[in-house]
Amino acid sequence: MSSQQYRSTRSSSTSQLSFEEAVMTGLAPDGGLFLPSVIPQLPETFLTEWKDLSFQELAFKILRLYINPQEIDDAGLQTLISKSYSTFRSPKVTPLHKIYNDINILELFHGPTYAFKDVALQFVGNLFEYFLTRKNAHLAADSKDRHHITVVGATSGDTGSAAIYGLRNKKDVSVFILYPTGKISAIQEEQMTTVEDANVHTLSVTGNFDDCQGIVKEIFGDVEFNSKYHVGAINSINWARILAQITYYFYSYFELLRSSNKSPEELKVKYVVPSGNFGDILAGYFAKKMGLPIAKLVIATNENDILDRFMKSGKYEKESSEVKATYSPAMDILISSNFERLLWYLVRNNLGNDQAAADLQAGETLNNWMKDLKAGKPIEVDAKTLEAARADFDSERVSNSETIETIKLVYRESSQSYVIDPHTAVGVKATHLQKAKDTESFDYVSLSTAHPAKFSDAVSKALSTFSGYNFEADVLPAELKALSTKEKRIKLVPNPSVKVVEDIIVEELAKENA
Ligand SMILES: Cc1ncc(COP(=O)(O)O)c(C=O)c1O
Ligand SMILES: N[C@@H](CCOP(=O)(O)O)C(=O)O
Repeated sequence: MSSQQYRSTRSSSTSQLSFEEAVMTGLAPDGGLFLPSVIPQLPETFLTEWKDLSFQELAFKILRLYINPQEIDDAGLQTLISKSYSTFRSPKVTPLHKIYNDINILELFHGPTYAFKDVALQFVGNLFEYFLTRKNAHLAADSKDRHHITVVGATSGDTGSAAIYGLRNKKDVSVFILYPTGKISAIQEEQMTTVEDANVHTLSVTGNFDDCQGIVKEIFGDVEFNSKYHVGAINSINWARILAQITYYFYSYFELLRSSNKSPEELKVKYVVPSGNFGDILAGYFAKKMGLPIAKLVIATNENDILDRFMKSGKYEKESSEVKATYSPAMDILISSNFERLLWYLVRNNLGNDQAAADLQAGETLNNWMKDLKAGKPIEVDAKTLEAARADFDSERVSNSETIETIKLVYRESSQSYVIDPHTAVGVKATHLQKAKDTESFDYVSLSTAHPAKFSDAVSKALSTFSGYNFEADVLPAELKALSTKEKRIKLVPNPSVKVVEDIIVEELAKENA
């Protein structure tokens, strides 16, 4: 069964959108996130027929279930996939690396910007280009009527550079990335601000990531601005981001199945995911709900632990208005955007068998909840809903000191002095915490979301006292090292507001077109 139509989490109307509409619109006009109301199910034979497929072949099988062939035909989809993953440094795209007998690191950082975001954003960049090329096919290259999109995104460091590398120099696209001044690593800032393409604009905004994300969401909600400048999303509010990430859950499952010599009945896998905006782990939820036999998805949070608190109490609320600065800054988030998508499924699945009526009711509930949350009130789910969440998820909270200790531990204990970044360390520590609680044995896949070179401060804090450790020689890739010599283009936004950012966008677009 496949579902190739999309609706908003906050909609109480029956209308649905095509894949192209959902991707190009980004955020629904009602402020909700697009999702397929029915999650497609895997063919019964998938365990035998898919187990030896390459990453690209698996991506095709999975994406095909969510994208109507009338929107993108097989040849078009195959080209998009092969182009998107040809930029990766590993032929496996997302290889597994065993650090202990039962703990495997899923290396997601072999793309152009050394972060897991590349897996989705290389694809999203090519997808935008595909749709725009088709829309503008009948127009001359300099026609004023060409459809153009203005991508506006927020980043705590990694999404920004991955989006820029996915979209740089693409025709009919301009990209504006907001990041919190002083709250991203030096390399992340260099990656974003040294790109010379005229369609790329980086705004360094006073505030934190949630402030940047808030401004971006409000720009989407500004109907007049949006209809004039066609705002597009590269954050994980864009459905295509989640979709493209589903593949690595399948690919790693099959790699583990092959290497473990276990049968599918014997292999019990837990995926542990360092989480912030809840996009990465949500892709795992889709994989599980499609039918991939994942035993549990474990949410690993740092000290910004709204998700861990929800799993323990059923209450989703900000603990304070201040985000804590941690060694894993890409996860320094107070509110996780994509959690709204999970809540929608949890609510909807509790509403009985009349699917259409349940869709409408879930939209209404989510709309009310999100209004409450915006007004500072918590969301509190009932026992049945919490039980449904716990059937698929568990969670662990990892402190700053545990993060540093885990980088040390893995370096000391792994065979090749394996260096992990602080976000990955949150995942590995959470894996150990899970393992200590588990009463039966599992295989664990701990997602490695960034290359350690991107977070040199935390990595060097952990490892600088080890004899033989040399960051520049052993960790820092030459490509990233070279960035420090390049000129940076930064636009400071000291007093940010929706109006200030929109004015900058209009001004910069005028310069691009001059
Ligand atoms: C390095 C890194 N790890 C983990 C995360 C958290 O992922 P998600 O926001 O999808 O939960 C992010 C940011 O999104 C990140 O950049
Ligand atoms: N950690 C992210 C924050 C943005 O999250 P996204 O997945 O919704 O784009 C980052 O690195 O920017």
